[in-house]
Amino acid sequence: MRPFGTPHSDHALKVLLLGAGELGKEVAIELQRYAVEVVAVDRYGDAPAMQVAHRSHVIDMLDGAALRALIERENPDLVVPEIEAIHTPTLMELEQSGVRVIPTARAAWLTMDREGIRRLAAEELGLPTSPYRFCDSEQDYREAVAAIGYPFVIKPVMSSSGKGQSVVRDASGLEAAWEYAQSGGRAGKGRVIVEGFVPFDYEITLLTVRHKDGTAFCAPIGHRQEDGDYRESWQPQPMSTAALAEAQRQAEAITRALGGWGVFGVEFFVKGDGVIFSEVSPRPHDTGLVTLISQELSEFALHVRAILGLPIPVIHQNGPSASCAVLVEGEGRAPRYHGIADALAEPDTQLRIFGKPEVKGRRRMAVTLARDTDIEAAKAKAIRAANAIRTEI
Ligand SMILES: Nc1ncnc2c1ncn2[C@@H]1O[C@H](COP(=O)(O)OP(=O)(O)OP(=O)(O)O)[C@@H](O)[C@H]1O
Ligand SMILES: NCC(=O)N[C@@H]1O[C@H](COP(=O)([O-])[O-])[C@@H](O)[C@H]1O
Ligand SMILES: [Mg+2]
Repeated sequence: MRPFGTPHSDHALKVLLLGAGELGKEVAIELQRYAVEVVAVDRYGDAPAMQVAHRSHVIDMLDGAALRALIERENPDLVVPEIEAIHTPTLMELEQSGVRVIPTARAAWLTMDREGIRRLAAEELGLPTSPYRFCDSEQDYREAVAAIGYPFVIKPVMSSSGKGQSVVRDASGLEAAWEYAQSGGRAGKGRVIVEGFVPFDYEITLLTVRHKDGTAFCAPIGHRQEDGDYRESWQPQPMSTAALAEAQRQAEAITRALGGWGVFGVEFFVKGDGVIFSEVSPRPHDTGLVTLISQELSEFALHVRAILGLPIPVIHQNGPSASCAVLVEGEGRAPRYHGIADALAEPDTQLRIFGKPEVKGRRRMAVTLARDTDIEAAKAKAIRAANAIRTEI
């Protein structure tokens, strides 16, 4: 990496963030600490990271021509994807002409939809996964269900935070799940994955950092999901030595195959000592928001260190901690938040309000963070803090 510079000068180190949500906001803040010039991009204005960036742009990131024009105009040192719904073939072309994409354009492309990453993990690397099939039509879907059986999970290939995802337990749910997968994804109608339901004891995100001196792991993060979206996460998740070693082995294999530098959120289902790979984000993970309180260097600080080619000699964990998502339901712009003082009344409690300008349906708008003597106490405290917040839209 060339010398660090001064924002708004001709030698500024410049990062273009593709996606400007709550995760990008924390990445932008960490970049600001090194006086990196931050340009935030998303599909709508006033997105969280735009509010702390030096500059922002609103474009359709699935439009290859628009994406290319913007990257060529801004000419950043690094392009940092923050969501998966990006026209990644354009990133691959630009990488050929010298643009640096985090962690790599190929990693962004393979993880932009569920098929690339699932085939790499299961078919090339031989990692254990749920049984799965990809389907383009309702006919394919019926055949997949006949092969995989109940219960199963259906997801649009391009979606996240559970959008368009359903668990189907019997034939009565078949039709509605197909319809929801067609309407709920981030890129409209199309291909879906049908996965056999994995009956796990618990699930984890293993934050894995590829940096200039090697690969480091954060303590495992446990989480609870509802409707495919995370509600609470905690760190450290207690695990057997064998299960942790196996998760680290698989995380090392999949992140090595993706390559590049940065934080990866590697998701696993765990049953006994058995570890099943679920998916990976080549960037900080929502369940990793807990590291804002549970680690001296959060996943966002670690991501920035790694992508800037800086050393990560140690990752300090601060003890049992938890996060709780604050979801808002309804329709309206510019919500107001009440009860913030109550939410922060207990010791070792923190809050991040993302500043999203609008709610339509259900949206994660904030997160509470708590530390305590054990995981259960930390979780209960984070939930109490979240429950103290009342939103008006
Ligand atoms: N095959 C499965 N068996 C059991 N549970 C599953 C399966 N697939 C998904 N889930 C449940 O749904 C959650 C969300 O699934 P997944 O991570 O694939 O969705 P996502 O939309 O990509 O989420 P995100 O982008 O927030 O990580 C999982 O964390 C898990 O709790
Ligand atoms: N599971 C992925 C995830 O949590 N991504 C985070 O949510 C934002 C989108 O939020 P929105 O849907 O409210 O705009 C993304 O920009 C990212 O920060
Ligand atoms: Mg997931």
